[in-house]
Amino acid sequence: MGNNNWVSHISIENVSFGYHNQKVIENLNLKVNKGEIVVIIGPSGCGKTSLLNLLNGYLLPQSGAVQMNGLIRTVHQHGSLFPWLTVNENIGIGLRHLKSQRTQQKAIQDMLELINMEGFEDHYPHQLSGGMKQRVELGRVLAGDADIILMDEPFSSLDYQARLKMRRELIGLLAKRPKTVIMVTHDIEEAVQIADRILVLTKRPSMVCAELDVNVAHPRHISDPDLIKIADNVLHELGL
Ligand SMILES: Nc1ncnc2c1ncn2[C@@H]1O[C@H](COP(=O)(O)OP(=O)(O)OP(=O)(O)O)[C@@H](O)[C@H]1O
Repeated sequence: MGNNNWVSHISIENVSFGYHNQKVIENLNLKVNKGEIVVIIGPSGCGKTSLLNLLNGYLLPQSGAVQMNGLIRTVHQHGSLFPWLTVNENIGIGLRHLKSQRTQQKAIQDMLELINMEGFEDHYPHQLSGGMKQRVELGRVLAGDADIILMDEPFSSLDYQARLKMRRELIGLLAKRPKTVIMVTHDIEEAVQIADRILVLTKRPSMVCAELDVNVAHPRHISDPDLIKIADNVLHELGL
């Protein structure tokens, strides 16, 4: 596998995929470096979720190669906390690799502090707001031993203010617990605030039609003229 510091963490080479006779992804190429945050944006139904499923192994490419150098976890749109487990136990699920009970408890406590959920450790998911649930969800994947996190519109079910807050929190958490991230979103504002690089996909069959680097320091304010320029470029690539 080689040294992860210089090997691409994720490599997709000439990948094609379709369901039955419908071609969804055609000759897609993508390389993602360790610690990079890549955001994928594209028209509805172009194959973004299918692409994430090719990366996490739920789907197999019909041709080409997918190589993932590390352990992968996925954060879904509507969350996947276990409703019968408390916040503490849900975060603990990601920490089963830690052998001792004490080390596990310490790691859970550290994460509760990072995600600002101290005092809620014994709450069940139904007792939390949407934003809190997403914070626990993020805490669970970030506390765990995954190297690569795939996110499928993780904040789309939240209201606008909660989404703004979560973007900032995600960047803050990743600064403390660096991971390689691929995130799918429909939200161009979210893309420019979070991404190191934005990939714009075409309509089906999907190919990458543009790659835009976002070289703007965090915290990024949505009114930053450089971000507005990149958002305009994304809109242009999407034909909007
Ligand atoms: N299990 C399946 N069987 C057959 N066709 C499927 C299946 N899953 C998705 N598709 C089709 O494949 C295409 C791509 O779907 P996918 O969910 O990957 O797109 P998407 O870009 O994530 O969509 P959206 O932006 O609306 O979330 C769509 O036309 C969809 O109808």
